[in-house]
Amino acid sequence: MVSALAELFTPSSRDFSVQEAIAKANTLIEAMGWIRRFRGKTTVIKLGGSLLEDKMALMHILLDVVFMESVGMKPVIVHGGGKAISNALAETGVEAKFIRGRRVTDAATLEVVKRVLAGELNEFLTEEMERLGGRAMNLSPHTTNVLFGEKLPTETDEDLGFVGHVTRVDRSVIEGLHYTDQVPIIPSMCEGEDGQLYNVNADTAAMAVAQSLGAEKLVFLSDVNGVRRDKDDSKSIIDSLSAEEARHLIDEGIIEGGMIPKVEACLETLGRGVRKVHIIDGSIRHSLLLEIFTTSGVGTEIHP
Ligand SMILES: Nc1ncnc2c1ncn2[C@@H]1O[C@H](COP(=O)(O)OP(=O)(O)O)[C@@H](O)[C@H]1O
Ligand SMILES: CC(=O)N[C@@H](CCC(=O)OP(=O)(O)O)C(=O)O
Repeated sequence: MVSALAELFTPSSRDFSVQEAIAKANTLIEAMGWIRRFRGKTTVIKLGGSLLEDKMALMHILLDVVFMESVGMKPVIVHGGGKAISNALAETGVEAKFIRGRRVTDAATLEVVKRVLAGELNEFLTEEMERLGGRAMNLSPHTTNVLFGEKLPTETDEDLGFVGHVTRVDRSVIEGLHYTDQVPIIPSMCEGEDGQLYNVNADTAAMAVAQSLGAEKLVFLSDVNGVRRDKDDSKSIIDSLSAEEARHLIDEGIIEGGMIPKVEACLETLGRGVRKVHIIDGSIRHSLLLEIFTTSGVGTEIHP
């Protein structure tokens, strides 16, 4: 009698698997509103070079992108590769030098940037996405270039060499790929009118692409959980940052190094057609989907 009662109140393993399936179905239903909201809209995803070193994290990010594309969103990947470039330079005995987060790029450095960023990394990302079941196309100066620009004018006397900024994006190629359900993968280099190639900070390249496409969202995936009051303390993350406060934090030196071009890119993007800009930690599993498909989101949102 006791064991018969216990059986009544103890769910069998079959009940559990049904409960699990119901929970999964609920998750899908919850996501429906977000999927509807972003279907047909462009999200530009900037992949930071620090993440490209973490193969597991990278695989999950690319899977998230494959998912986004599968549900009718239009993702565009713009990638950096700062660490890989610095490693390749170190192998040739050249020391990396940065001014306000931008690499000083002489002719020899430019050759390494072309090989590593526009070649190896760009091809690797495209192949990896295809391996995960997505359709991707690499748009680099070695294949089809879509970023055009000029040498970056600097405020000081210091010459950054072959460092450029993007002044025009060939939207038609990117939109054509979306039409055929392919994800464009773009390295951060641009071509000048005379055919000269320039090394572009990947944050500013992503910004230019997002502006040109009138993207709904621009997401910077980095190796930190967002902008922090103390860069070494993950608990000091700022969830929501106004443009004014961001400028103040740069002036105070609280935002420094590689975070400067990222935040500057956010500030320039806002108010120019891009509705939302976020900096999130790409090493957290599915952080991209969490950002897009949850109300609270993750990381730091920068607002006007
Ligand atoms: N206030 C800050 N909050 C968070 N990170 C900061 C801050 N100031 C500087 N950083 C640095 O910025 C780095 C992210 O920039 P970067 O190395 O260029 O990344 P990515 O390769 O993702 O573009 C972090 O790893 C961190 O060391
Ligand atoms: C001009 C300039 O600084 N270009 C960058 C391009 C790559 C980049 O920005 O990579 P991350 O996203 O990993 O920082 C560089 O040479 O490192």
